[in-house]
Amino acid sequence: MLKDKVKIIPRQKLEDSRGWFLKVLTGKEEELPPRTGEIYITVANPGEMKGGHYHPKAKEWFTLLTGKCTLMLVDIQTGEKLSVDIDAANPITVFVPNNIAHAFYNIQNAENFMLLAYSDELYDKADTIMYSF
Ligand SMILES: Cc1cn([C@H]2C[C@H](O)[C@@H](COP(=O)(O)OP(=O)(O)O[C@H]3O[C@H](C)C(=O)[C@H](O)[C@H]3O)O2)c(=O)[nH]c1=O
Repeated sequence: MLKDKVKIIPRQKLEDSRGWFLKVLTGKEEELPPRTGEIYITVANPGEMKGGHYHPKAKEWFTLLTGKCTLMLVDIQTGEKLSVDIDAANPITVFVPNNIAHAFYNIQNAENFMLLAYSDELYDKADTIMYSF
């Protein structure tokens, strides 16, 4: 039966005052290859920021799906800074290596932004170090 082949996996949207967060692929789905990462969507309300930290281990790839944001990047080893303005109307994927602090600011007053992310490591709270921008 087809219904026994496909899987419908319940997911949980985590909401807070900044917006919401949804894990799309946890990396623990049993059909995945042995070494995989995870996929999530994070949404920021107008004026809010997502991220604001760096990961000693995880590398991430980010694609803005809707809205606009300013991505602030700091190389925590050298202190070098970079700012990237992103508009979902002109799609790009940004690769952020480990040890690069990253913060996505929703500078718009009216619109949420929706960001899709792939992390090559499964979630580990100890791998997220807050960084003051
Ligand atoms: C990452 C993660 C988070 N959570 C919980 C913890 C919080 O209660 C809530 C939101 O997490 P966080 O504050 O880390 O969410 P964002 O600020 O949107 O950050 C996320 O998006 C930015 C752009 C990043 O760079 C982060 O790596 C990524 O965590 O989900 C979980 O339960 N499981 C998880 O795997």
